[in-house]
Amino acid sequence: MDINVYLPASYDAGKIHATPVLIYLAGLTCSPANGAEKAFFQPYADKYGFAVVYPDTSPRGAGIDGEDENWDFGTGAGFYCDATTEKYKDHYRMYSYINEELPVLLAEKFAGLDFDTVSLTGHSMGGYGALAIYLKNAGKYKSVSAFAPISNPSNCPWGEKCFGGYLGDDRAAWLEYDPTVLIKKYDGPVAPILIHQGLADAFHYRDNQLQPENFLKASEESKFKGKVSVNLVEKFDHSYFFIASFAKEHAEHHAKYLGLVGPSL
Ligand SMILES: N[C@@H](CCC(=O)N[C@@H](CSC=O)C(=O)NCC(=O)O)C(=O)O
Repeated sequence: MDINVYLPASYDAGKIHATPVLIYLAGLTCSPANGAEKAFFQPYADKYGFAVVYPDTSPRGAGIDGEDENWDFGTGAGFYCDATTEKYKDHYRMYSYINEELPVLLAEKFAGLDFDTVSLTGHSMGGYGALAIYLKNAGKYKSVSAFAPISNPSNCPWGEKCFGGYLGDDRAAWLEYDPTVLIKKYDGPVAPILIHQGLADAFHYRDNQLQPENFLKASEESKFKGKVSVNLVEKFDHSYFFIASFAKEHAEHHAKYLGLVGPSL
């Protein structure tokens, strides 16, 4: 697996555990390059002083029969869960990779990074991943945001395909990763959740893959009541132009909860 890491201008390897981290989880078909090249978090990382980690979206070349046959399952579509099906359980463990394995590996390599001060963001499949990982680990991450997230994956075609393939037919297992279910069970510290959704996004309005309204509704029955903002933005589709257009707001949001700006900013 590959990875991109952006170290801000203020990064100093000698200042042990001084630089907070924003993890950006990309969507279906993506590699670590998509976010690094097209989301444009880097100027804001420099401004506020956080690093940006861009992981891959699945194992690569695991050698599993059929893993390269679809763009929305297998390679490039690890779906940020730990597979339990016989075929995928040894390699497709993206939840543990992001939540446990990767921070340890990166902390060894970059001593200046502070993996106790981490926030999550992501796009589409990665937006779902960011929300799920945040909500499954109460208090571990400082904040979460998402761009056009797959908000209710146990209830949409992409989620049904990936959860079915990685977790099997027992839908109860799928719910353990579904942000719209997880938010109601969450019992930890609450930071406001920031979401942007384009009103010209065909994956939402044509294909019903995203459903941020379900997540918002569920949040009203949770500790996050009044703390989830779903910003519907006219004319934007699902592309990286959309992400780049609102990266500034998301960076500002995370900088605040990563402790990099005072409450007045
Ligand atoms: N190949 C597909 C489209 C795949 C696509 O749009 N992927 C999105 C993420 S979708 C949800 O996770 C993406 O970010 N693509 C990379 C990019 O740089 O735009 C098709 O043919 O429809």
